Amino acid sequence: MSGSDAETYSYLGPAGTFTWAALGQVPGAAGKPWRSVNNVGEALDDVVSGRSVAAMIAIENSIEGGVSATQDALASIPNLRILGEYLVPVQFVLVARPGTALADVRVVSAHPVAYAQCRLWLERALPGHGHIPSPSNVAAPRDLLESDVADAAVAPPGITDHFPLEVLAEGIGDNPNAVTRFVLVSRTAPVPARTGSDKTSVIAELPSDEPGSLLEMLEQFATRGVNMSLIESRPIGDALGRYRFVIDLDGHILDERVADALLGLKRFSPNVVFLGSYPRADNHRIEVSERYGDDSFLDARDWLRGLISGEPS
Ligand SMILES: O=C(O)C(=O)C[C@]1(C(=O)O)C=C[C@@H](O)C=C1
Repeated sequence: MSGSDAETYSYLGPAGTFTWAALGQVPGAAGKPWRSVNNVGEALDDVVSGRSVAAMIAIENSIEGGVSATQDALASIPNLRILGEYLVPVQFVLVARPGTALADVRVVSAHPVAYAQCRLWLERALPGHGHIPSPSNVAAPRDLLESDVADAAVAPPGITDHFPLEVLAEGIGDNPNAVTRFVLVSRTAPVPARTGSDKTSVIAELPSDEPGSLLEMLEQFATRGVNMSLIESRPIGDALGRYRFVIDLDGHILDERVADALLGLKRFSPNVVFLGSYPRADNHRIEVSERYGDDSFLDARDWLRGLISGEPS
């Protein structure tokens, strides 16, 4: 690995994508080399191989839910860590080569997650149109200038500053408040310090064929007062009906209640992937009742030690 590779950040490009905007929020990435890649797999491959120090990847959209390619890659590639999360509001425009009218559009090129977020508008405005999937929201409009397989493309606002295209319609997203959550991922690294507004991400499998095992997994968190802000299932892929769970917890691995819940999860689950504890993008402070605060866990442990050593209880 050369010195400059160790400073490179990978992102889904070209410049102007929402992923690029998310990377722009990372103070440490300013002034460092950025590498544009074509998909999440390539971005994480850069991290694993050491070609890049970190990669920005989309993980969740407020309309479409979890980005499955990202969740599956994080579950299967070992030794990755999430360093931080970043939120980007996502709005879309429809663009075309100059001279194209909305009535001329038969085929629309779009990133699949972007297409899903504009589906209602597209069905209404362009009934019967075809969809060509594109690697990103900037690749779609850029490729309109290189090939005529699509008549129009879904793109981020401001795209016409970069390419000689015309806007056919603005605000085509079905939900004007849509937000995508991105995570910055590196190779395994020590967890950052607690901020009091933290999130912990894990992926866990259930022991197979045991009744009540999902409930038992959820109890690991419930009995320690740990709130889950996300739980989604994804197929493991080895047989029908086998799923893993992608889970975000309120709190940091250095919070006693979270650490205790993770120990319970580790004892219970045949496969736990710890993805990291990192500051929340919304700065929301996690409040827990006294019963689940650090002191409560430490006092209980002291009490146990005292019992063992024969102190009066
Ligand atoms: O194409 C882009 O602009 C991206 O950054 C990718 C991506 C995604 O992968 O979900 C990001 C945000 C939008 O929700 C749609 C597409």
